[in-house]
Amino acid sequence: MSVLKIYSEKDISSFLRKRKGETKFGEKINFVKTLEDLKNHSAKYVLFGIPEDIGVRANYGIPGTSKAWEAALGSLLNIQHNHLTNAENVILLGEIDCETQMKQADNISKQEPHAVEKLGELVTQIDHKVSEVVKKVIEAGKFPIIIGGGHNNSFGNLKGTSEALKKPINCINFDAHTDFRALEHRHSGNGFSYAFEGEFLDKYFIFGLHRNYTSEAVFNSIEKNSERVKFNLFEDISVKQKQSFSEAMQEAENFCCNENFGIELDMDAIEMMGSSAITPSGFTLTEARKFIHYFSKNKNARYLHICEGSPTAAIFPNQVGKAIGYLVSDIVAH
Ligand SMILES: N=CN[C@@H](CCC(=O)O)C(=O)O
Repeated sequence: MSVLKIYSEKDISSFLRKRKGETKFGEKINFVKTLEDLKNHSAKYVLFGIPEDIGVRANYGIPGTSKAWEAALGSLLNIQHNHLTNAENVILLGEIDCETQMKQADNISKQEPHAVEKLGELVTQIDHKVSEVVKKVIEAGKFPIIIGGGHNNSFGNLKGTSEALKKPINCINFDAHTDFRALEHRHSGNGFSYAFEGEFLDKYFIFGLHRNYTSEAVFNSIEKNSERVKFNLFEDISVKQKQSFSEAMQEAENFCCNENFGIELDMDAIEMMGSSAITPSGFTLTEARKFIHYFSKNKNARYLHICEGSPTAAIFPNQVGKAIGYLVSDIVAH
């Protein structure tokens, strides 16, 4: 089973729009030939994509997240290389090989019996690949920046990081949804509940949860695990203004950032952002950027996952890749 397609300069040449007198980010980014080479490289950040939308389909959602990675590359590789953007500190690893699973998913008709369970089995196969790659990147002492894909991939990120560090890790999730749904077949709505059950996830904070899209059953499950699972509501931060954005970030930081933690950012929390569950009411992209900037500076941060972006769902499709470019540069730039 092919796990990872490792990129070389040749693989990205069609994305690069070179211009005389300027140097683009993609002209200064680094490559490796094998995962083993990561250990000997001085760059801190390891960027890779997960071009799949099987988890979203298995969660009764609209396909399209498989296109976010190429959109991200198209934007990120063409931002300027200058003394601030710091491309030298990034290794462009490549992409999780989702080709076989994506082809098999296309052959599963929505109407056939057990369609979502069959999609869930494919999600499990991708989980293995993601966790294996994340584990190796963390073991090499690097900081993975992962571009999804659906939020199902939170499971592989948490499992891989936890296995590399040999203990469960915490997580902060910027999201309209908990993705703490029932432990049925695997899909984009239960990555965190599966990681919690598997003891890869210790403390979990959902930042800016939308009350309208959280079932009473999920609220009850959070209540039952209140020592380890906590949230604040988008409505309390941005509508009722009970707490400021900064206070909300501090609340999350106090809960889960004193130990190793992962940063998850679901693009469906950003208002009108092209995503599988696009929302007319949510945080601004600038607030998402503040969130990434704030949490990535914490010494216990171990990875960043930006997911659920879907260019085809967007009113302005080319803005999805550009938004991801901003979010990635917020962690990498000086
Ligand atoms: N990762 C997204 N999970 C959401 C999807 C919501 C939607 O498609 O409307 C969830 O399961 O609630």
